[in-house]
Amino acid sequence: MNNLKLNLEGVYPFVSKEKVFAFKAKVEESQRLLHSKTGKGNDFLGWLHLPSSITTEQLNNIKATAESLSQATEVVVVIGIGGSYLGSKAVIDALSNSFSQLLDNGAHPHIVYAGQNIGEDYHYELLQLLEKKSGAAIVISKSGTTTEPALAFRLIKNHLEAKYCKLVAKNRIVAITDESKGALRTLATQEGYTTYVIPDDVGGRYSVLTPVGLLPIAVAGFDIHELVRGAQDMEKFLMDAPFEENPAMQYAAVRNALYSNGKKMEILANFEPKLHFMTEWWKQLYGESEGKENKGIFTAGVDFTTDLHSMGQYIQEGERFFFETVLSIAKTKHQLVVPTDKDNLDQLNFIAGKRIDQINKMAELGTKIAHIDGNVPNIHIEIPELTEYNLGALIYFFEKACALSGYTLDVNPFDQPGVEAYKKNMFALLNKKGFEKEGDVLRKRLGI
Ligand SMILES: O=P(O)(O)OC[C@H]1O[C@](O)(CO)[C@@H](O)[C@@H]1O
Repeated sequence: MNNLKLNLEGVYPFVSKEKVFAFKAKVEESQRLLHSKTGKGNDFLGWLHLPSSITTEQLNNIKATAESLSQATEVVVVIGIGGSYLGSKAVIDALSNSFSQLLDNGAHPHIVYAGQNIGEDYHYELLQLLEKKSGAAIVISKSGTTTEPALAFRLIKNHLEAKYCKLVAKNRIVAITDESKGALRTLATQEGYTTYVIPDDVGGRYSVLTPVGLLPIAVAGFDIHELVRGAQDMEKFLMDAPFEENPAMQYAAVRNALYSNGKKMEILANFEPKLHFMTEWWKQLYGESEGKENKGIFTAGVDFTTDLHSMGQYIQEGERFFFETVLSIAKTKHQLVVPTDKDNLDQLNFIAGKRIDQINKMAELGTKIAHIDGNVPNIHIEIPELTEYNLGALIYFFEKACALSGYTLDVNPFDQPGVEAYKKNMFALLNKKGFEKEGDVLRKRLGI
């Protein structure tokens, strides 16, 4: 069953249906390359059949680890950057109470994140928090060598060992990394941590349905069986559905049609604040997969209606080099009606008696019409409700469509050579061993 609806009516005033469907053959060829594992980056296709290959035992094992990590723990720090944290944060935020950090989460610890920035104050304040609260850590790095999470983990490991002693700290740490390579693997083996493996053939941004995403999501108290079931159903549906009924193939086609028509940027817009990090996850997935060889759609995100009062102006009347994809949620979890006020001093009685979501949906519709009138092509993606099942399906849909879109653009959607440039310079400037020559060149260039 496919719960996800893709509506391209808002695109056709700008790029005709024929032009979109002209990409059908190329997308079908991309799908053939993907399914036969004969395309670029075919050693990174472990994500393709990941949902259907995860066993109930594996999920139960992750759940058991989550439960033991949660014992007598108030805060779990998820340490990772990029694909090593965005997927879990996207799902946890989408499913959590908006104010969960201020509420007692019952048996489930609060989740906080580290390893995704190098802010000194951030880390200082995190250690202060862990001084007051009982803490545990999940450290995630596929390469096991990424500076930001390694740095955060060093600080948190030190802290936990000093607070609880090494033996107790060991049981409060889980590492998720490569099976054999990288500093984190060496460290985890040496220290005897519980570990999970990120399969070699699953890249970071495609790893949310491995323990990378599943363990933090389980710690937060959400149903990983349902998440995976949604992904499994979407995997099966997208495998068999012909182009005309296949939202992943059509999304890949329409993105390429718009790109070849001069639309160089895609803005993912939501009208649900809980989706902010789903957009962040999506931005990495598509931006890192397609932005290479001087090609690719730049991925941006906005949260509406919030950003209608800031970026709304540009979207309506600025340069016309982008299109908009609205990720819409059909049904809210709760119901809330606007009360009537006999004095009507705020002049809001015209919406009295309406559900808040009815107003939000009219904002969504009004925005769609306004942006189309402002010459912004509009793609509409709708899922029924924010549940584990629907999010699992949505994640797999975006992953599959991304791979198809990248192949259609003729790039390798599974590598990211460009991210090494800043790392090389940073290591050279910090005098890391092996980067002495680059350091000399840079210092000369900067005159320092
Ligand atoms: O899990 P790792 O190896 O620490 O990498 C984290 C992130 O860093 C990148 O490798 C980019 O530097 C991303 O592709 C990845 O999601």
